[in-house]
Amino acid sequence: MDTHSSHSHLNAGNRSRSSQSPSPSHSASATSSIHKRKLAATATAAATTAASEDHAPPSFPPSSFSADTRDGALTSNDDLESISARGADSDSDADESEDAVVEDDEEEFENDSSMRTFTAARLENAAGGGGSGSVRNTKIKSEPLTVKIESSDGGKDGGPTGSAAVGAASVAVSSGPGIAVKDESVKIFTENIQASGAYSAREESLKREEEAGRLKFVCLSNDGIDEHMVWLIGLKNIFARQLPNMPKEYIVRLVMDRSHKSVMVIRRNHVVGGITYRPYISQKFGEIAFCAITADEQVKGYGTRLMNHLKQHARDVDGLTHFLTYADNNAVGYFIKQGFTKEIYLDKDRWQGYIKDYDGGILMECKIDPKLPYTDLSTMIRRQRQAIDEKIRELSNCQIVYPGIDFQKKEAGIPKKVIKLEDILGLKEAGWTPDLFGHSRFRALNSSSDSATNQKYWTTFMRSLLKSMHDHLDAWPFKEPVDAREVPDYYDIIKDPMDLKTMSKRVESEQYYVTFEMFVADVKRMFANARTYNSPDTIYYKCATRLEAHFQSKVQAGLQSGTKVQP
Ligand SMILES: CC(=O)SCCNC(=O)CCNC(=O)[C@H](O)C(C)(C)COP(=O)(O)OP(=O)(O)OC[C@H]1O[C@@H](n2cnc3c(N)ncnc32)[C@H](O)[C@@H]1OP(=O)(O)O
Repeated sequence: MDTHSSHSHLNAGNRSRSSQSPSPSHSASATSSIHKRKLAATATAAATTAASEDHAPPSFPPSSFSADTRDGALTSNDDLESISARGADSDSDADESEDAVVEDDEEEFENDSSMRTFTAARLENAAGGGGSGSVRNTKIKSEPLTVKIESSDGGKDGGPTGSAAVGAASVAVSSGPGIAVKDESVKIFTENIQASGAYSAREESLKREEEAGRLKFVCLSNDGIDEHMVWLIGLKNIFARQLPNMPKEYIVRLVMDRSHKSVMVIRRNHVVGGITYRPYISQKFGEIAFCAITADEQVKGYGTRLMNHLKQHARDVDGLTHFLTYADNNAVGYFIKQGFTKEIYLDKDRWQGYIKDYDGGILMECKIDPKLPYTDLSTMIRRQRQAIDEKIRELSNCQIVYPGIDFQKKEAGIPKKVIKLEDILGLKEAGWTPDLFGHSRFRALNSSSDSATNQKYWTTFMRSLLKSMHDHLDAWPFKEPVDAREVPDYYDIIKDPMDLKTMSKRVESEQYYVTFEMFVADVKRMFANARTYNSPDTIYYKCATRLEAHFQSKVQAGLQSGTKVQP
């Protein structure tokens, strides 16, 4: 036993235990030694691959969005005023008139130069889209909300900047999943499959809401239709609230700009949130200008579903392959979860000059997959999960759970009753056979010896090793378990204690040590504990080192002689 006080001035006498008095040859040093606790850290560590199948969806119906305002023109100020006059979505800032919004904004951002730059950049872009031609290779030197275009190389993106303003933006209501799960495919799947992760659960629940008609996703732009304008104003108000660093005038101009489109979540005729983006059709990418969900509906999955609808629409209707956005620092995490990266892989020629650099955010990119059923990812994930589960069940019985084994133990970790391996439910079914037992049992003395002979030999060997250690002069600290009353913090430090008496019980049970290695591991643990708790200058540490050397020599001699061990 490796006794070892946590009290730095506690001597061996204070720790005396009747069964463990130091031998005379050690008592002097034991009594005088100051046991400094050595807080050596000990740690253990424990350590799926899942096959996946190609579940590319079958032919995929185009997005249910039909809006396409790729040739829209910038909304005039008259338009904005008339929109303001109509009022806003009651769910958001219904009381804010547009004029008031603009006034607030001007005051608020008067001295913010970085925002000025950004604002100017965005506005210039919008202005370009409104009919002034290209924005490519333009440089901005601007005052707040005033854009000076120094040069232009002519319209590169004919679509949004073209002169023909397609005023009427169309509207479409998302009609549900892009991929249908066939009934028969569901049937083959087992019932107790793990339902889904949080992502799928949220997506499925929102999809059900859509199917029940309680929720809809629309894509539209400024088309003058009253209901749409009310929704756009509602969205504008959400952006104004959720993007406080963004000038409100700028928000309203982009949301109402006919070259921009907005995908919105509508619940009970109220806007819950949305994404305003500008598709650059000729360049096949879109720039997300704003993205927000109303405050009390965030982190419920709307943002994800919205993005999925956006991707599906942008791919199937606009023909886009990528999205770019300047993400606010605090929204980078959300965009990463939507598949955006900070690395921009899109060829610079396709986007440079179309969107402007600015300091207020991080440019991020998302590649739109040509096949993924974005509005029904949860079904795809569920089907893949089910297919993998089916495959695993074909290959194994791991889904069968048997009743547990009664592992009640007596003292020293010895089982109360002997459990035969054959009696362990599921073991044979998992492929176990009695001959597999050999590798973990005591090594055979020779090829002719039976297992009873082997076991007898090893038990005798372990017994003799224990006796040899027990009789050694340095054994006194290790004969009994450490008494926590004498060494109060011992078990705080040593989580896996060991001593000669416990090992002796384990040997005599003839059940515990099913391999000789287990016995050696206990011995090593006992000495390691002594060296962990005690510092090298202590008697305990030294006893451990000497007794361990003695043990090793005895093991070596015993193994070499093959049959008997001299204590
Ligand atoms: C270009 C721009 O407009 S940048 C500005 C973006 N907008 C904002 O920052 C406005 C304030 N925030 C919001 O309006 C919303 O929180 C949004 C739009 C960012 C996200 O919409 P939500 O409906 O909340 O997202 P949703 O519930 O789908 O969450 C998707 C995941 O993103 C995480 N997430 C949501 N917002 C953030 C965030 N700001 N930062 C890090 N992670 C986020 C969620 O925890 C969730 O993670 P999980 O799937 O591991 O559980």
